[in-house]
Amino acid sequence: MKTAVISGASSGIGEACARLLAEFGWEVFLVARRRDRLDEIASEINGHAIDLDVTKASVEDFKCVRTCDLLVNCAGGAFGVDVVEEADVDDWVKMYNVNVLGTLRLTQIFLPRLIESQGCVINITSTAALGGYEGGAGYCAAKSAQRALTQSLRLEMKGEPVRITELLPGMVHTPEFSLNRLQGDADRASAVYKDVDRPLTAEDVAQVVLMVSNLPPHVNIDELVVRPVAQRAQHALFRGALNWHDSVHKPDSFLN
Ligand SMILES: NC(=O)C1=CN([C@@H]2O[C@H](COP(=O)(O)OP(=O)(O)OC[C@H]3O[C@@H](n4cnc5c(N)ncnc54)[C@H](OP(=O)(O)O)[C@@H]3O)[C@@H](O)[C@H]2O)C=CC1
Ligand SMILES: O=CCS(=O)(=O)O
Repeated sequence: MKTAVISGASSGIGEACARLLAEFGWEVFLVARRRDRLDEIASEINGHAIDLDVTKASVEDFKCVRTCDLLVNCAGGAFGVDVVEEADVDDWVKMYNVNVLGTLRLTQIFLPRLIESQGCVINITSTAALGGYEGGAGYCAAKSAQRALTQSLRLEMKGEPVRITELLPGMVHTPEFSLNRLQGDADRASAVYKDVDRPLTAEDVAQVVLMVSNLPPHVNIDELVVRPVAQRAQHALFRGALNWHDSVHKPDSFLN
């Protein structure tokens, strides 16, 4: 049985990855801070909960994980939408810590096990890593740094049988991302997705994670941008109905 360690597994994309990988027979270790959420999900998928703050994680925290075939660095997020002129330095520190240093710590901890297993690292950055946008400087900076970490790591791992992938999602409608970014303001958070016809779901991103991790060990996807059809570019978000021919979403995995 292959083993996956997924950070940010208590909600959203990380949770969906944990559920889908478990469905496809992986043993899953779920990492995040909220023990109650982790326990609930872990018990449903026969996985293992490890509650910790990735910005403080150490090797000792993961003694129970003997082998690792896949590390998904998904813990992260955005805090605030302030313009540079008024940015809150504490928000920037929080974003750098979780998105960049959290990824760094878990990667350092698991690299020996991943090399041993000819495994795969998937870092969930964002299309925010591809360029700045108004009110996004702190998040874009953190995701750009996480992207740079991923690119350097891939080069440094030349000569090692380990795959390093950066997955850059565009708009994904998850229950907590925008709420956290907008300090719990539910109206503003739901306005982010207003009239967007089928933003990505966490499950869509999980399908991509499963696809990447299922490729043969010599096949490295360096980077992969995944956006909803309604979002052709960061600033080209279409709000309104799209003329879909299938009125009902087909839930079949594209791997089937
Ligand atoms: N939603 C979107 O539109 C997009 C999201 N992304 C990225 O995808 C990732 C997941 O986002 P999404 O699922 O939407 O958002 P969520 O807010 O649902 O997920 C964030 C996860 O990270 C965990 N987390 C946050 N801080 C820490 C920490 N210090 N230590 C351990 N775990 C932590 C949270 O759990 P807990 O609070 O229990 O610790 C939670 O499980 C993030 O990196 C985000 O930047 C990328 C592109 C688009
Ligand atoms: O990573 C999230 C996508 S966005 O909010 O930066 O567009």
